[in-house]
Order: sequence, then structure tokens, then C-alpha cells
Amino acid sequence: MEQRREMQGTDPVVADWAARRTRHAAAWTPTELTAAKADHVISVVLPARDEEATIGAIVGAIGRDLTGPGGLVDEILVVDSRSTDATARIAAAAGARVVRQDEVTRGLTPMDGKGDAMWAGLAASRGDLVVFLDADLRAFSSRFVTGLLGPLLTDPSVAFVKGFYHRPLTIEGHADPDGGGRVTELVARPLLNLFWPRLAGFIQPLSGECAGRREVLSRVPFVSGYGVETAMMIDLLELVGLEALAQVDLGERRHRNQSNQALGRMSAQIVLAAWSRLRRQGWVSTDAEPGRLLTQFVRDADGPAGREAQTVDVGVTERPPLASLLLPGAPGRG
Ligand SMILES: O=c1ccn([C@@H]2O[C@H](COP(=O)(O)OP(=O)(O)O)[C@@H](O)[C@H]2O)c(=O)[nH]1
Ligand SMILES: O=C(O)[C@@H](COP(=O)(O)O)O[C@H]1O[C@H](CO)[C@@H](O)[C@H](O)[C@H]1O
Repeated sequence: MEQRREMQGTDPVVADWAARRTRHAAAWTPTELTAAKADHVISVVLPARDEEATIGAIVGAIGRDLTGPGGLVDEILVVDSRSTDATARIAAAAGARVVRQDEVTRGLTPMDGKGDAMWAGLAASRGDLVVFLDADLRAFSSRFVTGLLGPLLTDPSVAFVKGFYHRPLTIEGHADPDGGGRVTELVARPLLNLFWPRLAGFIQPLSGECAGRREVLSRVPFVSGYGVETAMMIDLLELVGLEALAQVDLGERRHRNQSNQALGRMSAQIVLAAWSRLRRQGWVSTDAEPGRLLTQFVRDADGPAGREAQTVDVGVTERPPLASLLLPGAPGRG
């Protein structure tokens, strides 16, 4: 479905890109995509930390709708990211292959967070097309998977696809139909628009729902923690160019909404990811390192000034491109 009208006031290059590279998940049916699959092997990878409440329904829906003889999806891989709950057991019972993040990265520099779990998922999966999904999605539909795969299976010039959606936010019973994506709107979108304006057309640049060709995904670093999406967008723009990127309307996305304090820590990691790319791309010429510590204040009647100061390490690092670690001839070497 083409956009109803061109984006007004933005860079004409971005408006033209958005008009041509914005699609809707309803444009493709599983049957059509299975017919277009040819020799592709398709993996769905879910980084999951303490997602026992939702992982079973997500894996089950994908298994029911998209796997089996002649199915679209060949592999559902859940990366257990140091869960302390029943995520791994429930995921396996629902039909996923489960790997532990720390097993996949054993022997490498220890790293933390979602970005490291995603890198482990890319390393442990076997598809030449890889779909990433968050594992905290509510009311999940396998249309998320078919929508993300649509451009990749029907247009060889597309290397990477981002999902977008309306993001309702419900806090203490108050529902805001588009209140979600707080870090996107307050931190990531301003950063990307001001320093990487060619990415301004992405409606959900932090979307955890995305898909790409292994040959491309294995040629970018994966920043640890929550900096992964920001750095990946910047690195893919540099590696393959805007024309090879696309976005697909997945409708509405509901997920677990974290506290503003948690999103403050997330924002700090996104700022650090952006800083590393600003320096790498020559925007800043300094060897000085930014800080790694974030102090936040929570209400505490017994604390100084009625608050407790909480300081956390929000530092990020990154896994190198997977292809740089693989032996010649191994699958995925770019
Ligand atoms: O150390 C981590 C943190 C998060 N996640 C997963 O990454 C996805 C997105 O994380 P989260 O829901 O915390 O982020 P949000 O969507 O709230 O921004 C979820 O599937 C998490 O289980 C992970 O695998 N390891
Ligand atoms: O988009 C956002 O602002 C944040 C928080 O979303 P909400 O405000 O809780 O809906 O969620 C995204 O950002 C994370 C960091 O990039 C991603 O890992 C998540 O997949 C994505 O949901």
C-alpha cells in the first residue's frame, strides 16, 4: 500500500524513499511468500530475557501459522538472555530451538544486554534471511513475520526491513493510543534526524521487529544493550545505503512498557551508541571518552532531599561484524 501522500517538508530524497520503500504487511500472504521463498532459509530469532508471560504465545503462533512441511519459516530460535524465569522451558515447549546467549558467546569478551543476545542469535541461527522479534509482544500476529519478509522475498534490492506500527501506551490504567515509543520520540528520532537525516523517514527506527539478509547483517557490529537498533540503522545506512532499506506497516504493537527510569538507562545507551558513530564518522575529533555512569533519583522520604540517588553503569560495547570472525567458507561470511 503506497503512502497516501508524500512526506511534507522533509528532504526530497527521504520523501521519495518513503513513498517507494514503505509497504504494508497486508501486501503479502503466507502462501504468496512461500511461493516466492525459492532456496531461502528463514530464521526467526527472539532475544528473550524473562519473557515467560509472552514467549509461548509468540512461538506458538509462528509455529502454527508459518512452519511445517512447505512452510515459510524454517527455524524459530529463542536466545535465552540470562532469564531467571521459565522462558527457556516455555519457548522449547512451544517448539522453539533455545540457545543461551552466554553459551553462544563463550570464549569471547563477556557482554550484556539485548544487542549481545541478538548477535548471539545471528551467530546461532542458520537462515540466510533472519527476522528479529521482541519477545514481550502482546496480541502477537504472525503477520509481523510475513510483513517483514515481504520486501526481502520479493525485491532483491532490499537488504533490511524495519517494522513500524502504532504504539499504545497504558500506564496505571490510562491508555494513550500513540503514547508508546517514548525513547524513540524523545531521544532516538531527534538524534537520527539531526545527524543522519537520511534516516528521517523511518517511522519506528528503534523497532525491535526487523529482518535482513545474513550477508548484510553479518557485516555490521552489534552494539550491546539497548544501543543495538540505533547503531544498526546508522551502520546499515553507511554499508548498503538508504535504497537498500525498507519499512513495513505491521499495524499496532503492544508490549511491556518499562518505567521512565528504565527508559532513562536505555536512552543513555542510545546516546553512547550515537556518540560512537559520530566519532567514527568524523563528526567529532577527540580521543576523550564519554562517561559510563548514570545517576537517577527515586523518591525516598528517608533519603537526602527526600530521594535516593541510584547510579548505574550504562556503558556499551559492541560485538564485531560476525563475518569478521567466521572462517573462510563458513555460512554468512560477507
Ligand atoms: O538483556 C536483555 C534485555 C532485553 N532483551 C530482550 O530484548 C527485547 C526488548 O527488550 P525490552 O522489552 O526490555 O525493551 P523495550 O521494548 O521495553 O524497549 C525483549 O524481547 C527482551 O526480552 C534481552 O534479550 N536481553
Ligand atoms: O521505542 C521506544 O521508545 C522503546 C520504549 O518503548 P515504550 O515507550 O515502552 O513503548 O522501545 C524500543 O526501543 C528499544 C531500544 O532501541 C528496543 O530494543 C525495543 O525493541 C523497542 O521496543
